[in-house]
Amino acid sequence: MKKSSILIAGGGSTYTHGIILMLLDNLHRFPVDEIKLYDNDGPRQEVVAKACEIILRERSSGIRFSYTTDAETAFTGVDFVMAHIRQGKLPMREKDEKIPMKYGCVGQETCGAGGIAYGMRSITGVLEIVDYMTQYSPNAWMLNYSNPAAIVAEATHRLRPDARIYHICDMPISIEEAMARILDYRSAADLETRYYGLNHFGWWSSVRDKATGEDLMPRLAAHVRQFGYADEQGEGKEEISWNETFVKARDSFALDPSSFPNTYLQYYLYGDDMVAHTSPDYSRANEVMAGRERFVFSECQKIIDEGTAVNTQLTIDEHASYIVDLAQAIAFNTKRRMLLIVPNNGAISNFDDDAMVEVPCLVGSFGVEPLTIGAIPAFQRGLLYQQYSVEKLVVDAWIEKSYQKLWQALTLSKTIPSARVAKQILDDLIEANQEYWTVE
Ligand SMILES: NC(=O)c1ccc[n+]([C@@H]2O[C@H](COP(=O)([O-])OP(=O)(O)OC[C@H]3O[C@@H](n4cnc5c(N)ncnc54)[C@H](O)[C@@H]3O)[C@@H](O)[C@H]2O)c1
Ligand SMILES: O=P(O)(O)OC[C@H]1O[C@H](O[C@H]2[C@H](O)[C@@H](O)[C@@H](O)O[C@@H]2CO)[C@H](O)[C@@H](O)[C@@H]1O
Ligand SMILES: [Mn+2]
Repeated sequence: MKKSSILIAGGGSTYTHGIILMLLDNLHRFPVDEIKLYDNDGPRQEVVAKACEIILRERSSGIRFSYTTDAETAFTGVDFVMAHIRQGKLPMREKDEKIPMKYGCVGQETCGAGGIAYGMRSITGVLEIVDYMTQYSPNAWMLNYSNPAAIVAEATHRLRPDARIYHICDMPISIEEAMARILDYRSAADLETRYYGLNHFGWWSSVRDKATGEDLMPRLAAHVRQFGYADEQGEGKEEISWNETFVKARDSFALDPSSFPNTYLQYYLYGDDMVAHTSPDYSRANEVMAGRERFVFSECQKIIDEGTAVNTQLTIDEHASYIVDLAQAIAFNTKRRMLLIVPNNGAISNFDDDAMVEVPCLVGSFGVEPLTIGAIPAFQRGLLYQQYSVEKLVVDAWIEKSYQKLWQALTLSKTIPSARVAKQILDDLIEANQEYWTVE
């Protein structure tokens, strides 16, 4: 089998080690002969890279490893770019989350005003690495995880229509694993589902037993109605905020018991509850800084200090297997059925062809084939049009550096009550993001 050369863009990410461990765990189905890391923050990346170098030395046979901040060195001679950059890193995420909260609005990484500000930063960063890949490895594929995936996907579709890039998200995978647990299946691999929407803004319209075709929606509905995606003890996710999110899914489900909601819909359907239950002084970004980021970097430093990863607590990341599935499908034409964010082109028959929608696709070496979803209900269609219009206006605002368009995008968001509040938030976000984007 052909061996692939992998570049991880955003090498200093808290997920880099998880992807590398997942690649090592899957060499039988996706052989790799080189892994490179690239980041625009050398010192940050170096901590992760030096630890990963030791892991690879101890656990792999012959995989070449290097890391760099030089784009040409990084992007030359690669087959896949696995991209998970965070433009502005967690300190900017903290501002994305806290500024809207000052005005009583949802403050979140990828949703509402925070997601819009993050999207304005990310478009610049992702276009930059897409252009590097096209310049130095024109036949490579970019598997993009960088958020906010909906806005990034809309921007690359419009501004780099020929780019070899797929956008993916692990939230549906995570929820489908919860569905499998609820239904007493071994894993989500035993389910066959149909899902549609925008990234972080979608619904399941079908959940079946993959082997028998049995409709599992009635059984699932009986549980979700009471417990959401948590178990009957209200448990399911390690971290409290994630567990609350999984429980809250029952309230989004109540709006339409014929479809199962993505957990992110809580921010749009119950923004008031989200604001009431979020501290304006300690947001999710603070939890991640104190949690995942501190853990990963201390574990990396320990590996470096000890000169070995034998005792490390670092493990494979849940979402990394998805990345390997996708890379394998492209490399070996497996026609794997996966959720991707792709141009609608009629998959959802009563929605814009040009929208970047998250739907099941058959993935092979010669492109992807989205499955047809057909017409969606009026409730979901209305919500999707509003959100899709927000995301298009953000890309318009980035292209035109337009204050007006960004104000319209914020005003149109379901998470913001009025144009006056939208303007207050916008002016604060402009101040906070001067280093990354400007509008006139
Ligand atoms: N698609 C999904 O479902 C999914 C799941 C998890 C995380 N993510 C996304 O993955 C990304 C990484 O998450 P994290 O928490 O590990 O972030 P992180 O802040 O820990 O790491 C991000 C890295 O990207 C680097 N970076 C930022 N801008 C860059 C640029 N222009 N060029 C090169 N490197 C750049 C930073 O220096 C940093 O080292 C985020 O965008 C996050 O939202 C997406
Ligand atoms: O608040 P964070 O940084 O922990 O998570 C934000 C990301 O949340 C989703 O990814 C989750 C995944 O769904 C969850 O089950 C677990 O694997 O953690 C992942 C990352 O923390 C979402 O899909 C991403 O887009 C968010 O960035
Ligand atoms: Mn996601």
